[in-house]
Formats: sequence, C-alpha cells, structure tokens
Amino acid sequence: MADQPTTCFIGAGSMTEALLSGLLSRGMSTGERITIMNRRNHERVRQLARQYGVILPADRKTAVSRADIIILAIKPKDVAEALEQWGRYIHPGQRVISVIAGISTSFIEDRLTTGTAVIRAMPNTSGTVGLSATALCPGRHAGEADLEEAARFFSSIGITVVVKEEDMDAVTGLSGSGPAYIYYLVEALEKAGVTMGLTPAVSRRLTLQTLLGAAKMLQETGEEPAELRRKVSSPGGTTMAGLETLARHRFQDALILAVQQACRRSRELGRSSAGK
Ligand SMILES: NC(=O)C1=CN([C@@H]2O[C@H](COP(=O)(O)OP(=O)(O)OC[C@H]3O[C@@H](n4cnc5c(N)ncnc54)[C@H](OP(=O)(O)O)[C@@H]3O)[C@@H](O)[C@H]2O)C=CC1
Ligand SMILES: O=C(O)[C@@H]1CCC=N1
Repeated sequence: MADQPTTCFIGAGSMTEALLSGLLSRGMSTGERITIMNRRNHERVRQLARQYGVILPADRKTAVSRADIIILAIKPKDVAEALEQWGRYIHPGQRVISVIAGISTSFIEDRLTTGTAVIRAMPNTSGTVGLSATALCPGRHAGEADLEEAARFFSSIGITVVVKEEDMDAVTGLSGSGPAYIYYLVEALEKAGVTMGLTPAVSRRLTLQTLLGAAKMLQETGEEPAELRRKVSSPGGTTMAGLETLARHRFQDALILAVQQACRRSRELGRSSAGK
C-alpha cells in the first residue's frame, strides 16, 4: 500500500461519500491516505472521518499541497471561490481530478499554476457499490500517465471510458444523472404494484429483482434491448398491452428529452459558474 497515492477531497458531500465508500470497501486505498474537507460543514467531515476512517486534516492547506491527487467535488457554483481559496496550494506534479458537472478543464487550469495536470471525470453515485459508469477526459497539461492514474482511480469503483471533453455534458445528462432516472422508474413500478393490491415490500422486492435481472440479461446475453423486449412480449399478451400504453404516453420521448435537458443544464451550469 506504500506506493498508493495520497488523495485529498475538496468537498465532502454525496459524491465524495460515494467515492470513499467504493474506494475503501474495495481496498483501493486506505483511510490514512485520504483527507477530506468542507467549507463550513465540519460536522459532516467529522462524521465521514469517523465512518470511513479517513483523515480530518488539522491543517487543510498542507493537506492540499501534499496530496498526490486532489479531487474537486464541490458544486459548480462554488468552484471559482474554492479555486481562489485552494488553488495557490496546488502545484504541477499533483493531479487534479474534477467531478464537477459542467466545468471545463480550461476553467480550472486557468486558476492553477501553469502545467498542473487536470482531468475531468463524471462518475455516478453507484460507485458506492463499485458500479459507477465514469467518463474521463484529459485537460491540456494531462498526459497519458495522468489519464491512466485517473482511470485506475475510478476503475476501482466501476467502469471507465475516455471521451472528448465536448461530450462530457452529454455524459453528465446520461450516466451522471442516470441513476436518478432509474430510481424514479423504480418508484413508479413499486407504486403501480401497490395500486393493484401488492404490499409495498412485495412490490419493491419484485421490482428490484426485475431491474437486476433485466440489467444482467443485457450484460450477459449481449442481445439488443429491443430484441430482449420482443422476447417478453407475446402477441396480444400482457406486455404488449403495457408497452402500447407506454408508447401512447411517449415514454421514450420523455426519457430522451430528460437526458437532453440534463445535458443542457450541465452546459448552463458551466457557463453560469464561469461567468462568476
Ligand atoms: N451527486 C451526484 O450524483 C454526482 C455529483 N457530481 C458532481 O459532484 C460535485 C459535488 O456534488 P455533491 O457531492 O452532490 O454536492 P454536495 O453539495 O453534497 O457537496 C459539496 C460539498 O462541497 C463543499 N464545499 C463547497 N465549497 C467549498 C470550499 N471552498 N472548500 C471546501 N469544500 C467546499 C460543501 O461544503 P459546505 O457544506 O461546508 O459548504 C459541500 O459539502 C458537483 O459538482 C456535482 O456536479 C458528479 C457526478 C454525480
Ligand atoms: O445533479 C447534478 O447536478 C449532479 C451532476 C450529475 C449528477 N448529479
């Protein structure tokens, strides 16, 4: 473990907790190699430090300046202020990984010492259970080794893909926000079961296993989703009746619009934070 990098998380919110949980439970890092910090909510930092055994630094500036990897996990609206506060303690030789929606690598680079390697990442909260879908793109000073290190970091909590920076907002709308669409779907299916007399517990159990089963079928058979859908749908049967209703209510259109709108919002967040 001695050759493992040290990591400092700036921002100890939901995304940091998902990353901590994934990294530590998979033995990809150890608590004594990780420091975390917030702006004001120090109680939250103490709680995470207790829960995950990570370090609450006595001197936050030193923690930032000594870490091998710095993870920026703050909201887009706070990035300018955070880089103003912490940027001067970051130097070339460290790797900065931003998981912030909408914020470009150049925005960050412009606020750090020239030459600092910046990588933009978009993971999702399923990293908590080792199943994040993370997209990465390098900034202008990040080389192959920097990208590989970032990929190694995020592959400990799921899969990684490398994309062009111009695609990061699309990724944010699709897989960054994606878990929430699935949870929304699950809520609806559970409610549907209950409206027809199932207990909430039975409805949840059946829904969850259906979700897991369908995901595994897609992954393990390699068949197209449309083909798998066809195999469930007997002519004139129950599934057809359900699917026809979804089509009538433009279910696919609604999901496509949702992802596009989230992508647009990611761009907007970038623009409005950059305007600060
Ligand atoms: N949640 C998700 O599913 C995903 C989130 N992301 C991205 O991750 C980032 C963080 O999101 P999330 O964890 O949900 O947000 P949270 O609001 O849960 O956490 C953000 C944290 O940043 C801290 N913070 C703000 N300013 C500073 C500062 N100057 N110095 C140190 N800490 C600071 C806040 O501390 P305090 O409360 O003290 O102000 C807060 O705890 C966002 O940019 C988001 O776009 C990316 C992928 C998925
Ligand atoms: O909702 C958000 O803005 C963040 C980015 C991706 C998921 N959560």
